Amino acid sequence: MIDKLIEQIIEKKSPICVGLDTKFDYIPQEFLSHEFSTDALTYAANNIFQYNCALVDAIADIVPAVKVQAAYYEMYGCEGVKAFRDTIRYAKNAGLIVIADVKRNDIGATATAYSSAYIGRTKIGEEELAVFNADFATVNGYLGTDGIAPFVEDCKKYDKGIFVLVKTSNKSSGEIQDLEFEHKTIYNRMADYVQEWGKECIGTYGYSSVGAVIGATYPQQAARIRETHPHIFVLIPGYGAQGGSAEGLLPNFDQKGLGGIVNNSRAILTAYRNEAYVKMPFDKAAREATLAMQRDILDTFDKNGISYDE
Ligand SMILES: O=c1ccn([C@@H]2O[C@H](COP(=O)(O)O)[C@@H](O)[C@H]2O)c(=O)[nH]1
Repeated sequence: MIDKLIEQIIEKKSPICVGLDTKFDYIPQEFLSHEFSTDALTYAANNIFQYNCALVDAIADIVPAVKVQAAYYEMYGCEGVKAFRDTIRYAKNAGLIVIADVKRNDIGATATAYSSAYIGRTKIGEEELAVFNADFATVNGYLGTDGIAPFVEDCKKYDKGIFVLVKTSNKSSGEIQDLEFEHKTIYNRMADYVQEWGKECIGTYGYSSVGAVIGATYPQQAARIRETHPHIFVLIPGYGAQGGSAEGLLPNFDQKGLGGIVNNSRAILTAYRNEAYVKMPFDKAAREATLAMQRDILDTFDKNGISYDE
């Protein structure tokens, strides 16, 4: 799966992933449906799905992937989860690669069930069903190898990928992840595990389908990880609303502009509230904000001798 993602990044010259963290409150009044005959959760979930469809239509030709954050669907109950599933389907049908941001893990048996749900298959009698059928899922590796192995198996079996939390973008991530043990930080040790877990999933560009999550807010840590983990492909959240800059993304990337994909959720979803795009409909504003992000990254690449052109 990593090769498919990389090919789309190269084709679109866009190492960008739009985050569909769609809250009902983000939807502009004028876009809301006038169909009130359903209960409140169904109403919210239906509108969220319609909003996502319009956003996907607006950005599908300029980005390779979307990241669908499960929390913003679970908060609307069963109907929200249905919108999550339908959003994944819609985005895949539009040709996008879909990352299910679910951060799952548990003991091996339960991790197997989670993996079946998001990237594997659920068996019912003779039938094997791809339930959410995302291309990638985010996972939490802090339970150790037995909790990750089922996901890695499904990566190999169904040509899928995972991103394992290594150095998260949030303010308090250092409380545990930066602790040192035997002269190595916890996040660096986790990166060692990610490289080991993914060694049989390395694609033609030298990156593994078993990747890492490293926040854009921690460029120095990203540089340290990259020094000794050349095969790890990185999902990079934290650009935009969390303050990560294009300069700060550089340690993740090689000279060909490969090695990572940068997520941006709120700043794109709610771009229509930004002064720069204020007169635009939300989907046009989201497209313009995505193009501005692409220009920012490509200009920074250019200044640092990084290019998608051979
Ligand atoms: O370390 C992490 C891991 C995941 N995330 C997720 O990415 C997006 C970021 O949203 P923005 O609106 O662009 O800040 C969100 O879904 C987080 O849950 C992260 O931010 N940091």
